[in-house]
Amino acid sequence: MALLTIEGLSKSFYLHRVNRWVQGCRDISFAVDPGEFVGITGRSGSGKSTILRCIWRTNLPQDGRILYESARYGTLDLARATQRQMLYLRTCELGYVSQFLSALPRQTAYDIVMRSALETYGEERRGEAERASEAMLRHFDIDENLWELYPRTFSGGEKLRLNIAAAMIKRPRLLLLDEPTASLDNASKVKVRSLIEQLKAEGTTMLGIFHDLEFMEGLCDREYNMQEGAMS
Ligand SMILES: Nc1ncnc2c1ncn2[C@@H]1O[C@H](COP(=O)(O)OP(=O)(O)OP(=O)(O)O)[C@@H](O)[C@H]1O
Repeated sequence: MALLTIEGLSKSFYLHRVNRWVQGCRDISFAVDPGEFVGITGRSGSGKSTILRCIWRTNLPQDGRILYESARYGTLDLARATQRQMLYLRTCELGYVSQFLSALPRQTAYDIVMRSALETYGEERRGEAERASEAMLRHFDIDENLWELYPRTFSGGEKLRLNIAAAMIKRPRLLLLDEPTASLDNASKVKVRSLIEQLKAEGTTMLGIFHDLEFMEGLCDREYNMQEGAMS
């Protein structure tokens, strides 16, 4: 059974200032099986991120269903799930990684992963959360000298690895990757590629957007191309 089944998903944005609608994505349907890595490509503005934001529910779709097999709720339509259910899923079942780091000011790299770990383990299992955070930072090759630093000054590759460590400590059942390689140089892209291969080998189900078709070569189990809001 698919972990995620998207049926007829459409999202447009109404722009009050110019009094017109902009198409995000229209009539999108596809499925992602457990352990699969599905890639979405397409030109800038074709609606790729809109799909991911509908799954993460920062966008509320106008039409369609996003059926997700939740460990806690069973089959759940993310287009209609409650805020409370979405909050739980974002904390415990879904992961979202982009090239941007969403960190609070004066939070060290270690704090970022630890905050994520505490959401899963809870305050009462702080010791376990600490051990898991350290293991995760090492697992994703983040130099111990960086742990107590603020990631503002990190390289693109280091920020991304930190993002992935913070997302993966929750062991998400579905990881969403929104152009994680967009601003990286070639050497960092190669590292990200091996990181994705590693996540795949560990059985993580992933849905990822990538600009760079060369980067995708041989990496995805399936690939969809977006054109002006529609999928082919
Ligand atoms: N919040 C929003 N308000 C208005 N328009 C939006 C909003 N979000 C997206 N859009 C519009 O929807 C269309 C699709 O945007 P989306 O971000 O999904 O494209 P994309 O394929 O991910 O682009 P890129 O590769 O450049 O990130 C674009 O025309 C964009 O301007």
